[in-house]
Amino acid sequence: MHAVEPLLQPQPSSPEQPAAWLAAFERDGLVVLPEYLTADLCHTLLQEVQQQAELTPAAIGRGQQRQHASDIRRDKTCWLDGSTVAQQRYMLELNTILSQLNRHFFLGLTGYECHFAHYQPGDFYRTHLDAFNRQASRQVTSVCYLNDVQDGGELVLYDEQHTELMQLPPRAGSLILFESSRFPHQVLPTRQDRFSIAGWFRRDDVLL
Ligand SMILES: O=C(O)CCC(=O)C(=O)O
Ligand SMILES: [Fe+2]
Repeated sequence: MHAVEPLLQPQPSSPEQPAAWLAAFERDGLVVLPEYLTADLCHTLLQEVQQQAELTPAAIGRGQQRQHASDIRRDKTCWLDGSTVAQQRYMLELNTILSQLNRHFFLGLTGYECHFAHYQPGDFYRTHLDAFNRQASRQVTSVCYLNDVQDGGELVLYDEQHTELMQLPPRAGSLILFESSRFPHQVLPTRQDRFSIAGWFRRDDVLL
């Protein structure tokens, strides 16, 4: 299976021109936005994750089922806390996307959470779903790549019948969005350091 071409041409991340990606997302439930981040912002976020001392082995499952499972995933992660200008800018951009998703699809999204992820050579994340049904709090997944990976580390997406849809080699600044409960996916073993920000648009019941 060879890598597919990006689905859309580069787009400015301004909220004034949302139409093309929203139409693609509506049709396919996923969309790839190459060069979504400016080179500047991408570079600063990359430096921040490279300097992070707090990256810890990622866990799987929630609550009592939560466990480290190095046979399933090997990345190290750290939640963005908005403590730098670059992180604030990133979260602002993604919150603009949240508003657009709500306005166009009435998703009722209530928040966005995201973490830096570092896959070192040999690291991978086996096939999984980010949410187990449409009622789960994680509704839409975002992955934004902070560096080019030339050797391994592709994101592979499957449809609901587990037919492979695409292999996406990480490219600095590109963003992918997909419905969290719909697309099984995996990260193939990387042979280079691979840095990204993975995030989830959530719909949580809010007590009014
Ligand atoms: O980094 C990627 O391409 C995907 C990561 C992922 O699937 C996850 O963190 O749930
Ligand atoms: Fe995932």
